[in-house]
Amino acid sequence: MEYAVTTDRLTRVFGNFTAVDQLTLQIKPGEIYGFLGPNGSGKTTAIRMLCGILEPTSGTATVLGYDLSGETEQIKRRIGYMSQKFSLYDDLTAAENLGFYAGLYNIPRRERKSRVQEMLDMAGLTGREDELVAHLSGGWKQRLALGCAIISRPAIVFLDEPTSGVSPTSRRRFFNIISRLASEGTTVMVTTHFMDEAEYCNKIAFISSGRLMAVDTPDNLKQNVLAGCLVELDLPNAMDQLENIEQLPYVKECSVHGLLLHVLLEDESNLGLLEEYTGVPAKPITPSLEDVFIALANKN
Ligand SMILES: Nc1ncnc2c1ncn2[C@@H]1O[C@H](COP(=O)(O)OP(=O)(O)OP(=O)(O)O)[C@@H](O)[C@H]1O
Repeated sequence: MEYAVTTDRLTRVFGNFTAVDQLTLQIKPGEIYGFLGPNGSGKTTAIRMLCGILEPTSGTATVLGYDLSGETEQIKRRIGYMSQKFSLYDDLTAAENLGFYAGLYNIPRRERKSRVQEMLDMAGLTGREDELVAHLSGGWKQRLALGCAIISRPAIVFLDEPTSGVSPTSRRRFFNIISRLASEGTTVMVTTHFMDEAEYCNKIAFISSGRLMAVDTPDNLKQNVLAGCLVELDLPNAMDQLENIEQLPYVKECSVHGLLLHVLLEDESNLGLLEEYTGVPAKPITPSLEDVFIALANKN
């Protein structure tokens, strides 16, 4: 199979609002494919279509070689899906939740115990298997939800903002597990608002207002998306200056990054003008994914 997922002009309309607009993409087996975009840009809608739980309005798609029109049952049986609200049962223990999903996926009874143990190990939950989910903290619940989503060893797993609301350490740990899964051949499609997580992805697709704005490796996006020269300014009262700098004719974009300002100039020759205007040095920098994200979101 050349691609784990293909879509061709996949579209979903709600009333007269187009949530996903002619989305065309390909995901290779074993890839960690990041899906980035502002709130409401259509990421969840696209994933719900690919999981076979929301019907497209038009366009086509295949998941693991099965067609979204007419083969959704085959697709549902072969994928893992972790939604924004982890579908866990609070009044069951960690092991019972896994056992429940093992049954749901029709894993043969004789294999269930070892599969549950495998997921507990993967999620680092050994020793906590008998705790009620209600008593587990966010990071544990998140890894348990991942265990439930992949207990059937799906060839592809769709993760919709799996790390919202968990600590940085848990997020790091979660992505280490994701990287391991992918290195073993599982395809991972994941939405996130965290740029450090996006760095783990082999490919990033950026969508805005339902439309695909760019797709590439994180490095290529950083090198190619921003046309112009990006500089960093250490300016006192950066916030107060933002609007004035944005108005300058040679400035394409200006945004705050911690205490610093990032300014995208038309080209390098404007550097001196900016320094003269602000009175502080303008240091050319390599764009971060956040810079790319802001530039693409503003394009629409
Ligand atoms: N069932 C629905 N009926 C009407 N509108 C909907 C429905 N589902 C989603 N939408 C709208 O479609 C748009 C895209 O929503 P979606 O949840 O796909 O975005 P998202 O990129 O996942 O956002 P977020 O990052 O906030 O999760 C939003 O404006 C949303 O209100």
